[in-house]
Amino acid sequence: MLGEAQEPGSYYVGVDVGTGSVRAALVDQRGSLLAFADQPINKWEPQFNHHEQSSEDIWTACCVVTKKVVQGIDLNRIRGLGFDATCSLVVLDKQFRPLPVNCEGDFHRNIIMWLDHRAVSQVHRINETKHSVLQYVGGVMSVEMQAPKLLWLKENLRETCWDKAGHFFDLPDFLSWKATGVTARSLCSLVCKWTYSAERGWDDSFWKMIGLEDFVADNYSKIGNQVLPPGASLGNGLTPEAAKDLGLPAGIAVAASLIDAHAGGLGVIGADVRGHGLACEGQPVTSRLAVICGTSSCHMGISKDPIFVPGVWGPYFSAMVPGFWLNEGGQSVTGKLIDHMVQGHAAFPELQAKATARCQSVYAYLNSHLDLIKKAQPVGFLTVDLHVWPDFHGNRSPLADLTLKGMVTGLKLSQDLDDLAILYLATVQAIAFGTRLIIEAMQAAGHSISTLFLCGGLSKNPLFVQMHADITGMPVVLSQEVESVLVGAAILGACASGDFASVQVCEDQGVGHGPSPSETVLPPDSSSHLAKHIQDIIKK
Ligand SMILES: Nc1ncnc2c1ncn2[C@@H]1O[C@H](COP(=O)(O)OP(=O)(O)O)[C@@H](O)[C@H]1O
Ligand SMILES: O=C(CO)[C@H](O)[C@H](O)COP(=O)(O)O
Repeated sequence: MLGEAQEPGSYYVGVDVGTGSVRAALVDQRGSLLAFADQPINKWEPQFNHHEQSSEDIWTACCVVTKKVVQGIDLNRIRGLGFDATCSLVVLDKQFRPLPVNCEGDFHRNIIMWLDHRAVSQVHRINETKHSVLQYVGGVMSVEMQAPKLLWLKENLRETCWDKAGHFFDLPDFLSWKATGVTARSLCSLVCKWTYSAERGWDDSFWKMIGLEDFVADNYSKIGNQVLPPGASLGNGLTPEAAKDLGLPAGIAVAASLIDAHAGGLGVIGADVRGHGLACEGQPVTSRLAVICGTSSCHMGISKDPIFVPGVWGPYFSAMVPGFWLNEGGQSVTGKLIDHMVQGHAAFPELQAKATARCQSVYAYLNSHLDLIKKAQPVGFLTVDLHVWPDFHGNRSPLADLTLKGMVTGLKLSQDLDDLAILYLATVQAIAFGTRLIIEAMQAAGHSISTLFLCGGLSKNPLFVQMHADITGMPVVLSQEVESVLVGAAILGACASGDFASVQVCEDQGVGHGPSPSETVLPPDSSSHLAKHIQDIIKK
């Protein structure tokens, strides 16, 4: 719950920009979601590993969904607005107009998306510097972070983009600028993706060493020299122009934003789980791992002191929960990988037709199909001789190796619906296994995690959730509010409005605004003994 509101009857709006869609929610002071709307957004892949979006397109989608969720309500009760978004790179010129990030010169496509892997040579050279800032990204900078992408722009689009650029924003910061006209960046974005330190600020020597001394020369004005904690109120709030676009009252508080995974983490990590007999009950919040699973999966664990986990991003100070260090493990494609495997199979048209006939999603259909074909054995055992290695887009954590590729072993000539269902299961298991490897790396470095808190699109898939419980051997908590990422965004708006002093933290129970008490808890299925079976395979 959000906690004690100063003003009964207040509303907050949260806007969440994911990879595939924009969502908005109207949330009340108890943290309950009153209205929800979503809208797909465009993505372009002009070349393999180049992924682009349009900031104008995304802003338009934000306006559509926001107008929908406030329809018919008393606008005067809306007190705050918060944004979260993927950590994609937005490029604008000195007059804040979009600049193309592509060789075609298409101005519309001015965002290099987070999953874009064009800057392989650049990140390789950055890692070769062994600069000390790399200690705070797990020892190896990811090609998905901003420094290699900026270097790519300088080296490849000098005249059409780099020389004309006036502003490089992380997408969450672009949205808060668009709403307020304030160019201040969120500590969350700059610390997690741009090498900024909450304690020491920018490191001039890093930017000089990698060939981006331009930023030092102009005192970082293009990438941010005013930094605010997530939830801080920006300027004079919503500008009249943005208010008109969004259908909200001008002047309402707008918060410094969060990356989407961090908003999800904030939305779930403080859940009140009393009465479920979980190992984390009465334990420090540091015993919890938030897993935000959409197109990618992000594994957010916090600690009182910095923990250096090789191959796991961070430690980042105050980037998610104020006063705590954050480690962020991740798998770059999880939802996207499942979609890829299922949609690319020869039996997909048959699956689609059968699912449509039953008015089910393809995943609901596949889950029930697996139940039908499992016979006497637990579902998990259907994959004893079919295995997937899930690093189709490299490995983000804990191997931190972007060159890794995916693999399937145990294929046969048949391509019927049973094969598709089993391949889907093996993919889900491989992803859960990836989560387990990340947890093991975090535990080995000093984390003490006992319970998982899942949210995001994939947490709506019961098989995905159960496999995570079975394979990690840890209970999984799902909050009553499935759109927890949006609750996290609305919490930011509530903080910015001044109705809530800040994100509150209770050390033995988490953040004092977590989802309401009736959580769903999925324990590992001990009857399947899947975790033990996997252990046996590893031993062999
Ligand atoms: N009800 C559902 N059942 C199974 N999978 C789902 C469901 N809803 C969404 N997903 C999966 O979740 C992923 C997208 O999650 P989402 O959180 O919407 O992504 P993003 O934030 O990256 O836009 C997709 O791969 C999709 O297949
Ligand atoms: O790097 C990340 C967070 O730090 C995410 O992977 C990125 O923001 C994409 O999110 P999603 O999978 O929800 O689209």
